[in-house]
Amino acid sequence: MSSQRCFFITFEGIDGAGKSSHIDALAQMLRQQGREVTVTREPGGTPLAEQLRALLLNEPMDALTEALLMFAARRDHLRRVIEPALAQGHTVLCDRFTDATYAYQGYGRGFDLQILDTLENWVQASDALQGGVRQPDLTLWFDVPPAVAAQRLSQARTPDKFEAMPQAFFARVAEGYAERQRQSPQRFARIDGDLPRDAVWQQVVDACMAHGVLQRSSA
Ligand SMILES: Nc1ncnc2c1ncn2[C@@H]1O[C@H](COP(=O)(O)OP(=O)(O)O)[C@@H](O)[C@H]1O
Ligand SMILES: Cc1cn([C@H]2C[C@H](O)[C@@H](COP(=O)(O)OP(=O)(O)O)O2)c(=O)[nH]c1=O
Repeated sequence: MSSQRCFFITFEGIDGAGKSSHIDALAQMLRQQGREVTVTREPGGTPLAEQLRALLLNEPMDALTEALLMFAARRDHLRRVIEPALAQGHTVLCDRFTDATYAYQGYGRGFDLQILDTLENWVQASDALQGGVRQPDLTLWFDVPPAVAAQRLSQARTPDKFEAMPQAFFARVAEGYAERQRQSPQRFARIDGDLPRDAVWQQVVDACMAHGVLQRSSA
């Protein structure tokens, strides 16, 4: 087990914000600094949650069903992957977590935010925290204008159910992320994603240093 403090770090942003390529790069840098790292994603990260992901990304459903399945996948993921990895001293890098549910199901689809609060408190109750609610230590929020993200995605891949939503949906999702940042400013690091990739990466490194995740020497 590592003697260093381990961190639970999440990556967030609207589709096409450009977060994906930085997750593996950060994992590599952390490993070079001697950390054990678990890289995972939501929805997904366990066999059951990956099956739920396939449904969530492809099947039409109402917003309550969507929120419940997101949290069901999250519960399995927390119990089987995230909590055990943190207990072993790993730093966990997770591509999306509950901020995405607030942003997409809450702000994007207009689902009741108080019900999301209740689900968050139930699902993220952690034995390791004596029943306290597990939250990320750091959330890297890749903020890009919806028009920029749409332009990137149009050149990148066939859209899934969420990626096919109109720009107005992503404007609401972006507002959801901004609101979550206002509620937890210490946990969030806003990354300006509308810059060349190297400049985005430098902000990721700076934010990780500022939160004590990366050490200054080898970054
Ligand atoms: N800083 C950037 N500038 C321009 N294009 C980018 C940048 N970062 C990522 N991209 C491109 O945008 C698309 C979406 O990036 P991706 O990392 O898959 O986004 P996300 O995981 O946030 O949805 C990809 O084609 C990727 O190559
Ligand atoms: C975790 C989560 C994801 N999502 C959506 C956002 C994304 O459109 C989709 C999958 O996320 P993601 O894996 O980030 O997709 P990609 O790698 O293609 O960018 O699921 C929600 O709507 N709610 C959630 O709680």
